[in-house]
Amino acid sequence: MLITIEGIDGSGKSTLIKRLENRLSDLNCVFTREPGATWIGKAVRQAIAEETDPISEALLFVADHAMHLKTIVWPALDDGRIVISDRFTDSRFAYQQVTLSGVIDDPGRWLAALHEGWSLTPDLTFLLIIPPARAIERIDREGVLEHFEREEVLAAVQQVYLSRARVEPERFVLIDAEEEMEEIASFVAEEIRRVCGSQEAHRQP
Ligand SMILES: Nc1ncnc2c1ncn2[C@@H]1O[C@H](COP(=O)(O)OP(=O)(O)OP(=O)(O)O)[C@@H](O)[C@H]1O
Ligand SMILES: Cc1cn([C@H]2C[C@H](O)[C@@H](COP(=O)(O)O)O2)c(=O)[nH]c1=O
Repeated sequence: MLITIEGIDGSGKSTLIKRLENRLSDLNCVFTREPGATWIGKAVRQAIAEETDPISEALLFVADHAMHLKTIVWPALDDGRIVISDRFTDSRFAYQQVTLSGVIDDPGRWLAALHEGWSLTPDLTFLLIIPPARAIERIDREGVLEHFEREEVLAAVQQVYLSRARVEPERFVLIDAEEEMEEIASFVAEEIRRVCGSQEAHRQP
């Protein structure tokens, strides 16, 4: 089973993942992230820092995704493990839809074509929703802002996330990211146990 945690910068994804690592330790989940820790992930970070060309930046995110699938996600799923990823393909659709707008025609169609035939859709996606100004306040406390981390950019990105969630309501669970983190983590952990439990039950003869 593949579970993803999505949301704009500063919405609390990494904090939530850390809590889930403790709360779900008995499930032997594989916790992972995009952009990842591979050399492509490092190139992605450089592309973000230099902010030179949104097309090459988008292609690097896709390359990082391919490497992530091959080295971590597919092997873990093949072993029957639960994979929980901090960001996945929805991040590409949300952020690159915004950064490529006005750069190429129909970024959504271009991104869909780039993923066609080899990528996979998560079984379940938790989407953390937060007012962009609040997210910027949280990030600001931590130091230098990346080029995505501007209120108008994050507002546009969050709108794309929400429109994706409207199209696939059975996959997305929307979370109010301004709630206490303990409450968010309890709810998400319970949902994961419920969904994984019901999958196990289906598998039994
Ligand atoms: N529910 C919450 N209530 C209050 N503060 C929070 C909450 N969730 C996260 N924070 C704080 O907000 C800041 C950003 O959180 P975090 O790094 O987890 O966000 P993120 O979504 O992973 O960001 P990025 O995508 O930029 O890596 C951190 O200082 C964290 O402690
Ligand atoms: C996977 C992915 C990420 N991004 C953006 C979103 C963030 O601003 C940065 C780095 O991610 P992190 O969670 O802060 O480590 O990259 C993107 O634009 N497209 C993607 O596919």
